[in-house]
Amino acid sequence: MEAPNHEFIDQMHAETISRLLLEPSPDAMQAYYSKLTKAHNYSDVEVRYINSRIGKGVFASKSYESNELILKEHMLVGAQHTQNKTDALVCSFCFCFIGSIELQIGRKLLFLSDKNSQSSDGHVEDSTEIESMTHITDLNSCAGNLKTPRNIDKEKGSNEDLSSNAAESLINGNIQLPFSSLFSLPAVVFCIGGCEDEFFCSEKCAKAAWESYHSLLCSGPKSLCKDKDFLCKFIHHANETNDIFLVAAKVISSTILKASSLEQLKHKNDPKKCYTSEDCINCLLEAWEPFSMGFKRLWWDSIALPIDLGADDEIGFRNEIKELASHSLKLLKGAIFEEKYAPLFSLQVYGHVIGMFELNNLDLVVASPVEDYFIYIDELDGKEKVEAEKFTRPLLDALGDDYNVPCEGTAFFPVQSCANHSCVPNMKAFKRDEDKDGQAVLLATRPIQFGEELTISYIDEDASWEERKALLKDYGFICMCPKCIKES
Ligand SMILES: C[S@@+](CC[C@H](N)C(=O)[O-])C[C@H]1O[C@@H](n2cnc3c(N)ncnc32)[C@H](O)[C@@H]1O
Repeated sequence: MEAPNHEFIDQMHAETISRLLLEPSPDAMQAYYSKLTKAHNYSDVEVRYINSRIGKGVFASKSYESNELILKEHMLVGAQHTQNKTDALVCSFCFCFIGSIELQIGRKLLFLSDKNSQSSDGHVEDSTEIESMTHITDLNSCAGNLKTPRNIDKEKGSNEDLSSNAAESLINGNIQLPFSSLFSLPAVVFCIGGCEDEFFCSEKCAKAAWESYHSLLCSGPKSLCKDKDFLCKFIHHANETNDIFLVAAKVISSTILKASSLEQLKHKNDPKKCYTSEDCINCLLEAWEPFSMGFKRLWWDSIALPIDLGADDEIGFRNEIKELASHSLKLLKGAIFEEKYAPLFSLQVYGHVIGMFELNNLDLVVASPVEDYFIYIDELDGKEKVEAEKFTRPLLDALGDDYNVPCEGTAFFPVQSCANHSCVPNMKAFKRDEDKDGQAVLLATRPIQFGEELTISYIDEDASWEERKALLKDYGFICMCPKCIKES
């Protein structure tokens, strides 16, 4: 059965849609964040309602020294940027680097040689022995995915010449680089559903991803999605336009899966009870709770107008953005629509979820272990260094400036997303050398007293007052911090 169009969903489910988008009451909000901060042991901060103009904010539950760690927070949902997937093979659930140093380097070299072989004059520019004639994109995969030991092996069967290639030998584990065992990474774990788009660092992460969102978004044989053709079209469209749609799809699929498991639990606990559609909506609202807390505005209303567009182009631009979201949602509906959860597939809900990311997201950055590896080799002494560099120098030369690209993506962090802006902030989001995972790290930029509001800067706080005011317009408020009051 074809999924209904957006207008029909908006009309038929107007009441549930408005309940999904209703701003939580201060009490509900307070209760949710108290539970969350307790559950994760974030006892040194408190999320509190301030007033109707500002909404909620984060406050210090203890005093902090300058540079002290305030919070290290797990994400609620996140995704690696599509274009970063060639640079970094990471666990799709926790974003740690996986495989081996050799696999990371080999994949990158294959990608570079592919780029070289596709250069405009058709000439292969890089003639080092590392060069390969293979294409990095696996066209059988939904996301145009990247080579891993499994799909390289598959190709070897059809093209024996490739086995001699150094990059592929690195990927396949046939070459071991000196001292790489000191930088061992978790082995690649494949997706439970058999897709070749997502990889994991452990069975635990693979299972957690499968149960929380991936079973509906997997393109493999065991996927629970309704129509893989639509799913592939959805993923392709997101990769071509804006990969924020992939994060929004995770929000929708995780809400469906959670609502469905809440229903099953309720049936199990009270098998004789007759369940109504209101019970089903209540499960949906309960599953939606974490996302209901995020500050939301419609994506096409809140997205900043590109600087090269004038005020006359604004309506056209916003309509185009809305159309883009509408098309993306149509494809997602084709893939995973469920009548029971139809309100989730409203364009209003989809637009607000994307708008929530636009306003609250933090960049996800995880440093590459390949950088640590090359630094280690560089810091060796004498003969050991000379011997090691015989292997590593040609690799470094071939990798060029891109040798240490981190994992990059976007993620939503429940507490960090409650931090308000100040042009004289008292904390910043900053990774220290030891922070090599996908968690958000907030550090104090000056001594902070118990009870003070914890703020970050959404913009370049060194810009002039006029520039800051213009940049903050996209966030929908006028800053009244001491610096702005003084400079205005
Ligand atoms: C990332 S959210 C911060 C948390 C938000 N206050 C809430 O209730 O969820 C960003 C939004 O908070 C509000 N906000 C942030 N800093 C503010 C400030 N200094 N003054 C007024 N509103 C602010 C704006 O509406 C902004 O778009």
